[in-house]
Amino acid sequence: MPIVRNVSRAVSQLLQSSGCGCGISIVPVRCIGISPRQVASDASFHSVSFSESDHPRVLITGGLGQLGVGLAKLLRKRFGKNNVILSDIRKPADNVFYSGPFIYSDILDYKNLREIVVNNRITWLFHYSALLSAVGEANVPLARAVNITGLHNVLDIAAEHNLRLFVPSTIGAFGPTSPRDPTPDLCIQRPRTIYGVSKVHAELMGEVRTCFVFFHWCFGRISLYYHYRYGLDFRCLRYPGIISADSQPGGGTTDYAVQIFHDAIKTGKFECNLKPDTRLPMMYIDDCLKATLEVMEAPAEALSMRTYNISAMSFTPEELAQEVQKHVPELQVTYNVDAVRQAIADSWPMNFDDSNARRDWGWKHDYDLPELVSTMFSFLGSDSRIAQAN
Ligand SMILES: NC(=O)C1=CN([C@@H]2O[C@H](COP(=O)(O)OP(=O)(O)OC[C@H]3O[C@@H](n4cnc5c(N)ncnc54)[C@H](O)[C@@H]3O)[C@@H](O)[C@H]2O)C=CC1
Ligand SMILES: CC(=O)[C@H](N)C(=O)O
Repeated sequence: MPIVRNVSRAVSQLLQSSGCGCGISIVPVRCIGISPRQVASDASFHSVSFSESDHPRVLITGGLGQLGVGLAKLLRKRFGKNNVILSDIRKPADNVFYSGPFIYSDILDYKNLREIVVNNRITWLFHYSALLSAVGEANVPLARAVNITGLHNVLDIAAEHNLRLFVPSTIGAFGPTSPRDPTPDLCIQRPRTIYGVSKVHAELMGEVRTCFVFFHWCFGRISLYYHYRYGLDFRCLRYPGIISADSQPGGGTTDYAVQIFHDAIKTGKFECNLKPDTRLPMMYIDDCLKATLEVMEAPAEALSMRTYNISAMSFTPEELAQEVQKHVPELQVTYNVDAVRQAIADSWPMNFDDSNARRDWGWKHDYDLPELVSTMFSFLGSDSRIAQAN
């Protein structure tokens, strides 16, 4: 096993150079172990650039939610329709089913997920399955299973098959004791929802699982070494609340910011379940998906971290309503606060500091609040209504 010997040699060299004299233990990994056995010792670990015939083979889990179909569309444009497989446990609508490969996959079924990855020669995995903040609080055992056990399955399979893995995190990974205005990448994270707890767990597991050798005293340095040299290529963005026109949100605290558009057009009345002055970071879906592709394509050496905040705008329901009223002046907004969602929102960041993403891999958003609102209305086809209003 020359590669294993090389690993051992590299480890002992590192240990000597670090001078920490720390103990070693093996991180248990399900099945056949991870990348060191599968990677040539002279392999290049710089970011891969793909030729026409050498695109990544992509699997998206939980792909029928608010974000997955849009992500598939973007990735198919870039890598070819048949190189991007959407999966979920729900039945796809006709237009989704006929737009490219779709497969049933329950992330709690480890063997089935592994079979899909193997049979389809998957190289990149976008792990979107989750229960969001509000539905998670309503069903904690299910949220724990999907968001934590499901993630473990995905991590094991990704490590075993050398996948590049994207797992989204969220503003919900912070809590009331985090600095909220602005919230930096690295700060105290003590969320008070099962959703937030599971996302902090995902952030940490993704980084920790990148190494197969665990050093008690110099963990950070060694894990980074193994990450680049042999390990799982884990990438994670903390998304703000995402606003989209052609897909419905799946039960989160920020859902009001999508619903207001539909109600403005349909009834001209909107009942908001958060207080008018609740400030939260938000983003238009195109920016979110653009960032996701960009961080996956970023050269590994550009990434000084593996989990980044990304940000675009931040507003309150009152501010959003005012902007919406520029398009639908007759919109009436009332407030009927949902105590669970309000408590969650009050513990989340008000503004997100994404300076590391901007510096490391050139993240830049395109949509601020006015562009977001006019884009939503042009997408939802409210032109006639706006004309009437004017
Ligand atoms: N939409 C947003 O505002 C934000 C989303 N995110 C993250 O982005 C990811 C995607 O979010 P959305 O599309 O909005 O979520 P969503 O709730 O709309 O969709 C999640 C999907 O996961 C699927 N799912 C549930 N259990 C499953 C299982 N056992 N196996 C396979 N699939 C299962 C559901 O059927 C659903 O289609 C999630 O991880 C979420 O935490 C993070 C921050 C903001
Ligand atoms: C911000 C999120 O993660 C999501 N939209 C939610 O509100 O739960």
